[in-house]
Amino acid sequence: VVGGTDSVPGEWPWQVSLQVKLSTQRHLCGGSIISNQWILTAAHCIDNLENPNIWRVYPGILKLSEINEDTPVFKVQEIIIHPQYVIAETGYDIALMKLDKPMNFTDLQQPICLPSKEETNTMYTHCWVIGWGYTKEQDQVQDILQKATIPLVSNEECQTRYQQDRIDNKMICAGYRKGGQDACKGDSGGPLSCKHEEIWYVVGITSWGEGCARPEQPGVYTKVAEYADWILEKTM
Ligand SMILES: COC(=O)Nc1ccc2c(c1)CCCCCCC[C@H](NC(=O)/C=C/c1cc(Cl)ccc1-n1cnnn1)c1nc-2c(Cl)[nH]1
Repeated sequence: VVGGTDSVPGEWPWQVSLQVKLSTQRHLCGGSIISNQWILTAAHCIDNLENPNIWRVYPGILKLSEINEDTPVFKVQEIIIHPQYVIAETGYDIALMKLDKPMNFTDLQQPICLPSKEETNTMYTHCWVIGWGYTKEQDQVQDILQKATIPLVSNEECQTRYQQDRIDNKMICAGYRKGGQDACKGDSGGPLSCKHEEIWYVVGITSWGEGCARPEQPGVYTKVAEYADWILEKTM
């Protein structure tokens, strides 16, 4: 996250670090807890990593340095990628991971609500991007989970900022005209979390953008409300 600040324990209990264990293990993407056995993330995180057995899911952590052999970790039983996904820029950038066993909810790990498809026109005014990603375009993964509040941008304005791409109604954009705060490398798959009438919703999934926090280049997120039926069909 560019232009963010450190989160505090329990502030984003639905945020997970999705890690891959090959010869070494490392953070790859963010994800959101949406039930005791399902994680919501971006399909592009799974590119060429479709084998569920290489993934490790870490809930309830604030610092990546907290992770060691004794840290509670979940394995992945199943990965479901949206069938129409090709690349992030053309949308359908959404995937589900089924944990190998149900998770116990605590103050530090619990689910975020899914927006219902009727809420596709709710104007969210209190949205946050969260992640352990870079704080500038050439950087490294951060130890402490970062947070930044970002205003939503209309799809019309977002389309004018991305003339080479089609910003469709299953995408949602967020950013400041002057830039300065945004998601960045390592944040993708994580939630754009918005508080509405005292309840938090995963309104977006961090997907793509032209650089990080550049003026007039908002972040593009998968609009989760548009996939409510798909998520329920796959997870119920
Ligand atoms: C020590 O461990 C590490 O360093 N891990 C580790 C650290 C970092 C990465 C990996 C591993 C690779 C993940 C591959 C799949 C994911 C590949 C794409 C992914 N994109 C993003 O996270 C955000 C994109 C993004 C999203 C919005 Cl909304 C706005 C602007 C954005 N950016 C535009 N330019 N940069 N960001 C990414 N993630 C990383 C890179 Cl490198 N790029």
